[in-house]
Amino acid sequence: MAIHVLIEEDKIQKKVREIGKNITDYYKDKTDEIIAVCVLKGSVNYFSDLVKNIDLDVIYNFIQVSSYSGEITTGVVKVKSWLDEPLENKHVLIVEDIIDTGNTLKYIIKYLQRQNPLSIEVTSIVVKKAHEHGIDVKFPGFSIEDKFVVGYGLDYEEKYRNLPYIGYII
Ligand SMILES: O=P(O)(O)OC[C@H]1O[C@H](OP(=O)(O)OP(=O)(O)O)[C@H](O)[C@@H]1O
Ligand code: HPA
Repeated sequence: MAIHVLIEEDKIQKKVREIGKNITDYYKDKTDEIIAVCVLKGSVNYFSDLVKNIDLDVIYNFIQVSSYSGEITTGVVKVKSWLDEPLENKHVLIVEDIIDTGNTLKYIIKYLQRQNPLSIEVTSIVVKKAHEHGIDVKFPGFSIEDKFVVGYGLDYEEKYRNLPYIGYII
């Protein structure tokens, strides 16, 4: 299988630096500490690059959910592991690799809200344009067409996550 490169590594890294700066600027008058929630597995590459570009105290938290089988969403979000710290009175930033149908994020936001955080914002390195998910993505990366993409954390059947760029299989 070959991969067609859609977003090159240096473009991703430049975008991550910009988003990190926007996040720092957005929070710096509100708080000096945020809880960044990495949505495993796909967000691990973006999360790890992003936090290095945020000039605040960033407390890490990890959740693992999954709903895809190959290129198809099952529509059912399975929780494999969940938060290990309370979010009450904290500013929470959810870090996603991709928002496609929006099902995963809607599910996560619904459950995080129950913990009464001060705020919940979202960043995602890729957002697909096709779906009207209605989620306010405060810190978006790249807006892409409705094609199944891999790389930079994104997988097809668990492969291609370690590619440094984002592309699609041809
Ligand atoms: O907007 P949606 O249509 O819900 O799709 C987005 C979600 O799908 C992927 O996760 P996946 O279920 O493949 O698990 P993974 O992160 O372990 O690959 C991706 O990492 C997002 O969390
Ligand atoms: O396009 C995609 N690629 C990989 N994982 C995904 N999960 C939702 N959409 C995608």
